[in-house]
Amino acid sequence: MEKPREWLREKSIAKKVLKESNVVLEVVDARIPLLTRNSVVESLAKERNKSLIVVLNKSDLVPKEFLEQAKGVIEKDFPVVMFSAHKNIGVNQLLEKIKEYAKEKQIVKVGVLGYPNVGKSSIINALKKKKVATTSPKPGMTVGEKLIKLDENIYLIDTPGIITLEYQEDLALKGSYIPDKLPYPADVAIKLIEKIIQNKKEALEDAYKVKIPDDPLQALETIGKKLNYKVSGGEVDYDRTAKKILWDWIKGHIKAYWL
Ligand SMILES: Nc1nc2c(ncn2[C@@H]2O[C@H](COP(=O)(O)OP(=O)(O)OP(=O)(O)O)[C@@H](O)[C@H]2O)c(=O)[nH]1
Repeated sequence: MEKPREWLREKSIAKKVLKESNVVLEVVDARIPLLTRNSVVESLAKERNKSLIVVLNKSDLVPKEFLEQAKGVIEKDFPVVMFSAHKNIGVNQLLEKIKEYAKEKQIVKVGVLGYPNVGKSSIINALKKKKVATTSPKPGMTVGEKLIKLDENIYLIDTPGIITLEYQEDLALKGSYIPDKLPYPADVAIKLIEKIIQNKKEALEDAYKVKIPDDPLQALETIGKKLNYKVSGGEVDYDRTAKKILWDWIKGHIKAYWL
């Protein structure tokens, strides 16, 4: 499947941001913390001896025990801060961690990296306590790079999402690809449904108020029927149903999570 051409520059952006920054915030989605870690960013940071802090954002969407579990796993490699840009959780803790590094330097530049839509701009706004970066549920909305002054000697670098030349389907599962641009949204929705059924089937049942069968394709059909998304002739409109599910996942309306 074709890779998104506009994102092919991503590795060079990651390298540039890493080169310019003293501290790197790797932002991950707390619902799928391991899936949204990026091995390229992590290994580049290690190679270049940059301090990296993993920010578990959207922590408001998962239970505390799950967060602790995810933190425990990631902390084996990097320090972790639990964060919610929406609920202002973790702001002071993250600022303190950044300031620890700032003590040793005159000017500290903080690179903010992560897949599209994990909440990089929202985190910048939460740290700055002001809307300085544009946020949107549409993945890929941050274009170009911006330098944002946090205080006298700390600057944040806002970047477009960083991805690793992944297939659209894999990105879409992470909520990092616009569902409407997918050539086969039903394929991706089925994969997502499969993951959710394995980990937290009730999340689908709660979101669509319907009993979900164990088979992912049947589950897609069940949801389409419940939504009354039909094509002429009365069959379920699978593509429309799939896009709706993928958008609901992006927007946090389906309360599932897994390691
Ligand atoms: N529930 C919840 N949603 C969040 C949180 N932080 C961000 N979001 C939502 O996630 C979506 C993406 O946030 P952005 O800050 O635009 O993400 P980004 O990583 O800068 O996105 P790109 O510009 O695509 O790289 C938006 O709809 C935000 O409202 C959070 O802590 N909790």
